[in-house]
Amino acid sequence: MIEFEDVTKRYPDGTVAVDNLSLRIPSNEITVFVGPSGCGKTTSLRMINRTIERTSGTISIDGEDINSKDAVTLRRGIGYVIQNAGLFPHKTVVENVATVPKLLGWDKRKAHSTAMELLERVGLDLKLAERYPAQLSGGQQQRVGVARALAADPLIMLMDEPFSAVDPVVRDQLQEELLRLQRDIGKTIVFVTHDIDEAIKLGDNIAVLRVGGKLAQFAPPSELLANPVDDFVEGFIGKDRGYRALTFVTADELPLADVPAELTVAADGSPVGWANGAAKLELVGATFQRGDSLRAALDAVLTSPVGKGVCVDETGKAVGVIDYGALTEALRP
Ligand SMILES: Nc1ncnc2c1ncn2[C@@H]1O[C@H](COP(=O)(O)OP(=O)(O)OP(=O)(O)O)[C@@H](O)[C@H]1O
Repeated sequence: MIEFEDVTKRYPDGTVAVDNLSLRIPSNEITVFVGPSGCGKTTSLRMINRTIERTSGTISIDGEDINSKDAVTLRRGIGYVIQNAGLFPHKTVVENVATVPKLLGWDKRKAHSTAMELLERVGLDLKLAERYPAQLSGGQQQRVGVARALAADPLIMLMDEPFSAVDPVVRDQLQEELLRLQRDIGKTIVFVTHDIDEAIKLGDNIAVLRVGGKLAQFAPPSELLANPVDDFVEGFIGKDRGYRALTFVTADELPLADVPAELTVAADGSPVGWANGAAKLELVGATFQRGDSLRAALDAVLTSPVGKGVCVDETGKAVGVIDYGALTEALRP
């Protein structure tokens, strides 16, 4: 656990970037700092690896004050990923990733093979390993940045807007990859973003900060969406929070109706289309499964030509349908 106790950062010009912040960041989970520009997210993050020194208060990792060891030793145990990856331009991709292991005194061959394994793990095509960073796309560079941060197998990873500079499609892929990776590695990740959608997607916990580095709310995303503590948090989450909250409820309990005769299915039971009059068949639209979210079920209803969402099992066989009326009834709190 990383614990902030009454932490304040006052810059030399008098700016109070973080004011009396107290917060407990659980181990082996993703905690996201989110908030408007200038609210002190980056300052808070960088105080953890002491690239910014706090003015007062205490930060501890698993009960040990981070000031009890020297800053360089502390930083070697903490991975750090920033926007635009911050790679060394004159080192190849694999050399970038092997940098910290080499600093730690690993032999060259082991550092190299570990770097290659990590590049594979973050989903980089290994043909790119001998290229220089400038010869990679932004998304590929970010993957290398994540691999480099993981190279010394740190318990903690700090990520400062790592995916902000890439286009939305690549960003989405990088987010998915990070979640997949985290399922394997279970690091304590502290992630800074100004994007509430990114926070909701990635965070096990979200710390919403207001300007002055004051904690407005600390909660899992579902709790934040269901019970924002005040107008500031509610405004920051956005007006469509009810719709977003559907992501956190599964379709397990939805009352499905039997598959009706108008739904044409193939020999294997998968839905083909809705019969509409004579011989005309309209395509089904999106389908959902029991384990999916209510958001997926709503999407299936909204994209259906007849207002009925088709639920399928894991083999793709249609097992039931739900119409708009039954769905909205089920959505009522
Ligand atoms: N070196 C510095 N000297 C003086 N003030 C600073 C310094 N660095 C940051 N600040 C100020 O501290 C406040 C918090 O900055 P910080 O970068 O932590 O915010 P942030 O939430 O990460 O912002 P953004 O989302 O825009 O990156 C801001 O008012 C900023 O202008």
